[in-house]
Amino acid sequence: MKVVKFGGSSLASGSSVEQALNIILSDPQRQVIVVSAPGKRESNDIKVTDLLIKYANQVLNSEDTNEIVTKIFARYQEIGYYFGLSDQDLQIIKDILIALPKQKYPNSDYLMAAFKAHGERLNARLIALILQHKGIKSRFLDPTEAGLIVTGKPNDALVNPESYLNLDQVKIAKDERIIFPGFFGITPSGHIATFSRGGSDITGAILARGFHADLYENFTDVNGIFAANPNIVDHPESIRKMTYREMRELSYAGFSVFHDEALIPAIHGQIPINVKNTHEPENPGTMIVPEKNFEPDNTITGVTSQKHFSALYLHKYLLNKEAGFTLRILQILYRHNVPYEHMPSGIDDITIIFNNDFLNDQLIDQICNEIQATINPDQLEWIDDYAIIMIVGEGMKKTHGVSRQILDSLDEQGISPRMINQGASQISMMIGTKKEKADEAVKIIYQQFFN
Ligand SMILES: Nc1ncnc2c1ncn2[C@@H]1O[C@H](COP(=O)(O)OP(=O)(O)O)[C@@H](O)[C@H]1O
Ligand SMILES: N[C@@H](CC(=O)OP(=O)(O)O)C(=O)O
Repeated sequence: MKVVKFGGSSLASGSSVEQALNIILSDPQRQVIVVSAPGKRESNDIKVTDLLIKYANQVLNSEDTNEIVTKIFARYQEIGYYFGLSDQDLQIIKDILIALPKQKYPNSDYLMAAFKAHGERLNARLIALILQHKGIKSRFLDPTEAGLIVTGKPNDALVNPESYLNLDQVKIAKDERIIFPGFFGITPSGHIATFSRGGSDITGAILARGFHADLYENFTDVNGIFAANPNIVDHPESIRKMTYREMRELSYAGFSVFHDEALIPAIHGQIPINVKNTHEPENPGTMIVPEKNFEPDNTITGVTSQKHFSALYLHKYLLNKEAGFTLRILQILYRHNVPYEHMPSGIDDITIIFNNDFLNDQLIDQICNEIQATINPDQLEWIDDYAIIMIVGEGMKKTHGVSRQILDSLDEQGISPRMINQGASQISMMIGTKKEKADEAVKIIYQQFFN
């Protein structure tokens, strides 16, 4: 049995849903179908999830919601009409959408999560209706009924292990298709909580593990995972195969096509993942597989960049002899609930790299003040303009001179790294640059290894 996930880009209009349905029906093993909310039909369009966020904010601000509800419903109506569904068939979707503000939510975070989740919840209902209308045996299965339990924050939840016991009890008839909404689960008290954005990939992986699937197929709008972001490098090569850990490093570091957290259930279940193109299903796409016996095709598998970082640089002589130096810094960060991304250090220097999502100006000042007072460094510098380039490849372990090749090629183009970090993982190398140089660095490294 296969679990198949279709991203919002594959379900944005009637014609793309038709392509998705053809894919499902062409293989009887494709029994469990995870759907995202309708995505963008063209680059200026708005994803249904973002329309729902607007709807939730209007409700929270007691504003008029007629226009946004009509806009959201129109997205489902367009798809329903394409398949000949009537207004009466679609009434249930409208009713649920209109009733959302009337439900009880513990607080505004839960309200936001429930509104967001309805992008996928209504889409799964719609697709089950379409299949039933076509006379195909199919069932809409909700996380509540399946027991997909989550804990953590309402808009950044984590799967609870109990879910796997519950999913094991779900009976699937041999000839039926299950249509399951991605992106959310149910908290122990029965409320909706979503995963982080892009989280339908996580639902697909949870179901693949929970239902012991032979394969998790993840359908998107491109021919698998490219070796670099196609918005930076023109027509990058598709990666034919890669390991779980390569994908985890690359997705965490910017390959938004597949969610980094979705690798974990697949790894635990040792389920291979195939990222494929809904618009070109015959293309083999990318296989993501276990590390055991893996033979890489290239020295590096992918290169990516992220620009939402800042860094704190500290210099102090004899730092290496001072026991508890990093502990005291970490205690300050812990008190302010600020995680750090990386902490490369030298004999007298340390750089702490932060994700800007966890910071604001007040926090930066407080952290710097406390570090200055507690640690008394000789030099303290806050660097706003920080990007990280990540180069990943199982092939890097066995090949000599990869770092030199990378650094030489950057140097030839006048890019001098602010930080180099290699060692924590044998299959990756991290380079800090100025934000304005990040895309150029990705292009240079890509050309060095792929052209
Ligand atoms: N390395 C990469 N490989 C493939 N696609 C990438 C990569 N980096 C960024 N992308 C972008 O990710 C998009 C697909 O991700 P997303 O829009 O989240 O898909 P979906 O809606 O199917 O979940 C692609 O259209 C592509 O522009
Ligand atoms: N619809 C949600 C969850 C998701 O996974 O979407 P997509 O499969 O289109 O990336 C979002 O936009 O974040």
